[in-house]
Amino acid sequence: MMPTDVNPLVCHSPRVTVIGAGKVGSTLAQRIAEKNLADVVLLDVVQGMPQGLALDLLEAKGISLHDRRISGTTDYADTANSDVVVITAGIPRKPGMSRDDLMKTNAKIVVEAAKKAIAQSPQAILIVVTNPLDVMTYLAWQATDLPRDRIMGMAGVLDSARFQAFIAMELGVSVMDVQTMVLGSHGDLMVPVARYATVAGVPITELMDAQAIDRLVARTRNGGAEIVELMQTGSAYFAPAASTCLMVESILLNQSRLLPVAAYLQGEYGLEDIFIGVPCSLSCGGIGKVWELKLTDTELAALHTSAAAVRQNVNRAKEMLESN
Ligand SMILES: NC(=O)C1=CN([C@@H]2O[C@H](COP(=O)(O)OP(=O)(O)OC[C@H]3O[C@@H](n4cnc5c(N)ncnc54)[C@H](O)[C@@H]3O)[C@@H](O)[C@H]2O)C=CC1
Ligand SMILES: O=C([O-])CC(=O)C(=O)O
Repeated sequence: MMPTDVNPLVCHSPRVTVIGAGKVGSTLAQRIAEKNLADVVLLDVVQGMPQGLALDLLEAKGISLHDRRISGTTDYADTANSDVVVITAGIPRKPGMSRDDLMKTNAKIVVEAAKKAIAQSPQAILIVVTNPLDVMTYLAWQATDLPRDRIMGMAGVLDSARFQAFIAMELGVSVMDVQTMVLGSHGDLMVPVARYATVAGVPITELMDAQAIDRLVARTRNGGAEIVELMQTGSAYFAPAASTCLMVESILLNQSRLLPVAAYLQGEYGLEDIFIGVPCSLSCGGIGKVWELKLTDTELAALHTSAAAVRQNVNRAKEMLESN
């Protein structure tokens, strides 16, 4: 018998839709369910694939010990009333390609996915993962007209995690004691801010020489490509899925984690009408606040150079979409 006096607050089970059930999407779905954060709907264009993955994840529930509902679909109607939508749909790069080479194919996919998903879940918070990240997030925002607190891109968390891992390996310390902040675009022009990287509160500038820092910064900038070259068949997905999950968690648990995300800027850092990686606090409403860190002239110039490249690519992407 159905209860007649259901308390919607108690009975609301958060729901996350992941669009694109490929490497990043399916790994993210697994993390969200196994961390017991939300029910998950996996959507893909390939009939049977998201349904099969959802069934596979569901059959592991008794072992991973959670009771989250997991479903797979090709129909956006099944994603209705999601609290968070994550777009991972699109092609990954192959060796020798830059993320920008994915723009033409992925622009159409992301625009369509964003429109259809938000039509079903107008109150959702949208996180874009598809590359080239900063450009795709801008296009998704244009396609949906979401307020800026409810749309963002995932990249800075991943780039910061890589920088964090490389610093820990270099110094032979626990990664848990390392804090990093990578700003700017998700590409060769990203801005790992060495001054704000610390080990147990000690700036890394006190712990290693400038040459070592430059080497780790360069490896961070090349982090995605390093994995693409090694794998030969696609790009990274464990760390990207973990990074996206951290953002989803901060939103669903209203944690206000201070994380670098691609956010829409309206004058912060002297930048306007652009999505680019900056520190933001993420809570149940999405982006609670864009934090303006004090940057040196060199760091700010690097952020502006990064933004100029994103802006150029946004204009190219808009032209591509218009000419189709
Ligand atoms: N922002 C970041 O830091 C990162 C971004 N990425 C990007 O994420 C994207 C996905 O990467 P992977 O999962 O490794 O690729 P993948 O090829 O494993 O999965 C992509 C999935 O998207 C699906 N898809 C294609 N068109 C679709 C549509 N119109 N609607 C729904 N689904 C559609 C495909 O069928 C496929 O299952 C790539 O663009 C990649 O570059 C990957 C890692 C990190
Ligand atoms: O490198 C790629 O194409 C995928 C990605 O964005 C990353 O791993 O950082």
